[in-house]
Amino acid sequence: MLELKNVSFNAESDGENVGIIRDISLSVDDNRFIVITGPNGGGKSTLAKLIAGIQKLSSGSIIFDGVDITDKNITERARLGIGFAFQQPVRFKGMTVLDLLRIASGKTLSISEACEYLSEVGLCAKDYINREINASLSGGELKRIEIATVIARDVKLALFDEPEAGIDLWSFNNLIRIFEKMRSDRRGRTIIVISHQERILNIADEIVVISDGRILKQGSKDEILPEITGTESAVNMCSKIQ
Ligand SMILES: Nc1ncnc2c1ncn2[C@@H]1O[C@H](COP(=O)(O)OP(=O)(O)OP(=O)(O)O)[C@@H](O)[C@H]1O
Repeated sequence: MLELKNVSFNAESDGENVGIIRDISLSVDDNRFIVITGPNGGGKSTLAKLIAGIQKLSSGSIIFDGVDITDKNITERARLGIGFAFQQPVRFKGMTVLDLLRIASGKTLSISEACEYLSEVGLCAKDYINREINASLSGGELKRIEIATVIARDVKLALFDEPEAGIDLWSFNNLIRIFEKMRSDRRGRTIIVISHQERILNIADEIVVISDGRILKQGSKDEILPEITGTESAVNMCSKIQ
């Protein structure tokens, strides 16, 4: 279980100390698929970074599986089973997809195991396993490889920040399938996705709407989705219900 207790994050902006995250308390049970949404600049990415340990809290605490992780760094949190999917995988010259999956899994991964992870994200393993991670891979391919590394790490909590950003409709349709599969095959894993996309909101167990650094709404998909969707995108509707 993940528990945020009175979490705040302040930052300097134009010489002023502003509240980016303001006193957020949130409990996420195991085995849940949570989507965090809300208007641009509301604080969603910052919240994900606070959970992953990329940013340090100004006040409050974060408890993960009964352990206070507030003062633990990103590596320590990763060891406890928290995985954060970056917009793009980290690139090192000469590193292949197989190398990256082996590093992510933290164990001696056989080629067939690595291929299984690639298949899970819809990539034909034999075409990709020995490819170097460089600019020759498309945005959609990179995104799927990044998701495969999170699956390979077998994390207890997987955080995805706007996985749909920068990919075409075809890749987006594949991405939805990957998330639907992750949802049906959670094996105790909790998945938190930050997204504006109605199709991703639609597979959530629970939706949390963040606006102006606070939780504006929170509840089951059936409760929240009708309030924030309609003819316009969720993000616009979220702005209207402030
Ligand atoms: N370290 C920082 N210093 C100053 N301002 C920051 C810092 N981090 C975030 N902000 C500001 O806090 C606000 C929230 O940013 P954040 O990226 O968390 O929003 P978001 O909800 O993820 O937005 P989007 O939907 O556009 O991705 C923004 O106005 C951003 O400019």
